[in-house]
Amino acid sequence: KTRQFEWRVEYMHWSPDGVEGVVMAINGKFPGPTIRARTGDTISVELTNNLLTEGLVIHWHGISQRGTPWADGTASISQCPINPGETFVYRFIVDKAGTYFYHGHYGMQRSAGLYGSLIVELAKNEKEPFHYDGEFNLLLSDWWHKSSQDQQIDISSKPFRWIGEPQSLLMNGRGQFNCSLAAQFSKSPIPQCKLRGDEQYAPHIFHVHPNKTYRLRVASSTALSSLHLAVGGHKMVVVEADGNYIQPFSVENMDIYSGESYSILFTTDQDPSNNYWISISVRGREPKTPQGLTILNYIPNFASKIPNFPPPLPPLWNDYNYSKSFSKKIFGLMGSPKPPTRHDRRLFLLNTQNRIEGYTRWAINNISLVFPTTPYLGSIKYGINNAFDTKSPPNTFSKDYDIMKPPPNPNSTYGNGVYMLKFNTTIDIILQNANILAENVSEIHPWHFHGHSFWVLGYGDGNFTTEDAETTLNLNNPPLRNTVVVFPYGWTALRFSADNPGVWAFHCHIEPHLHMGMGVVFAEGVHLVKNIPNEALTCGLTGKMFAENKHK
Ligand SMILES: O=C1O[C@H]([C@@H](O)CO)C(O)=C1O
Repeated sequence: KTRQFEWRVEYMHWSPDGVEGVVMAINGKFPGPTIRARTGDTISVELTNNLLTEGLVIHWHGISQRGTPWADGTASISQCPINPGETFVYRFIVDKAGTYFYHGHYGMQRSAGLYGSLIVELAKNEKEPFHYDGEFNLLLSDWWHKSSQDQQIDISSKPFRWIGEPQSLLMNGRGQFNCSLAAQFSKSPIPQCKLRGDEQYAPHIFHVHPNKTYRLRVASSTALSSLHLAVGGHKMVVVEADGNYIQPFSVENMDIYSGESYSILFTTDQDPSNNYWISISVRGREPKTPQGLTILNYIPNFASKIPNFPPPLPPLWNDYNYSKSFSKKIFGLMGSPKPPTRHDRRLFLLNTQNRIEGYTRWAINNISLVFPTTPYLGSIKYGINNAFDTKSPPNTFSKDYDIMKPPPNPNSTYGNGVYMLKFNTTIDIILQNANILAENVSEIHPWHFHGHSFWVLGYGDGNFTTEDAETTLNLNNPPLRNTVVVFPYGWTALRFSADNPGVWAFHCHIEPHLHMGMGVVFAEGVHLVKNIPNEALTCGLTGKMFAENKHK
């Protein structure tokens, strides 16, 4: 079945948290419309750019784009940005059931609010390996009162200006800045929100019946924040991660990093005369942002009935052991695909914070990613060899690098080289975290891979060692994911099959960090890619190539 959509993207005035600003809207909606489809369906989105002066692309986060790498929606990689006034058709198959989302992938358009949910249900004849009576979508994001353009200029300026922590956290695009739903429990003086429910910033309330089981599909589109999620008083059973079934496990609360998605099941087995909090809080960075809140409404209570106990208290923001213990509970569901037992190539990717000519940048093995004008997919496919650095970026970094210290020489270089992967080989990646420019700080980075799921083979503290390589990697039941966190001063090991012809970004999903160069590009089997629509490539050197052919 083909599911057809016509979308126009434009800025509109909106109050996501009660303070008016501008958001990027799709067909006048913020967040954008939810797409629901079934496995095997074709999605066709005719996307018109109604922005006045900016290009546009949309990435379908978690969708493999097998056979349609030009529809991945990454500017400079899979396509040219869609110009104002122009329409581009994204047509692709959703081949795996799961909880996904979509978002802008040009400039800081995700920070501007360009995102929405994408839910792929099982085909009609298939059954989930768990039961539930109803389901909800919860799309999480963080929100700044400064515009995304201002933020983009700040981080690209000399001297560097950091965007700081968000003003509010949004659940399905809604948060409260000048008032709180839980004012009566707050230590700081903040007024109680008095809402009719039709305000743009009124919380999206979840209505449930007692003694039922619900599936909560959660995805995080945050620009910066790692989040901690709790459903007050309710246990949750985690059953899906990034569109992959996992071995179900039960927790009181959980972490979710930008770019991740989960399904959790909870049973409404609490006192039915009360309502309950659903809360999100910032983790891993010193929180300066109030908890995001909404209400789990037990029918037939009034939806406006404030729970008679305070919102869930998150663990300390820097209690990384707490976060690690959650990540380490995630295993692939028994019977799900296992990783190949051997790797053909192993890349060690060290991330550092650096300076280039006075600009603050992030680098991977001392190269800070900048995007070329011609999309890689086109320049590689058509053998245009002056479109980007043809020298491969380094496979590893110096064994002497002390990850516990700021870089001894913070200088770095810009680069746009590509890791060329031999088609159908097995690749390991060891993501190695390190200290930033300031002493005694190392930050969380959630890494997202386009076009693939990978197996998460393990996490560790300090430097990845040969002993880790031999003994600590889990080849037995690692979870498949498309996004994984690297903890401060730690490493994360993953494995994937380079079996999806195309060019694929692998990057930190923190939007300002990607902008500051924290990513790499992989290409595999590009010669096998057929029928790239010309409309994807009418810019840069591919655009020139088309123009010259026309005139001959
Ligand atoms: O990229 C970043 O820059 C700031 C800080 O390191 C320098 O101001 C920060 O917290 C980041 O995550």
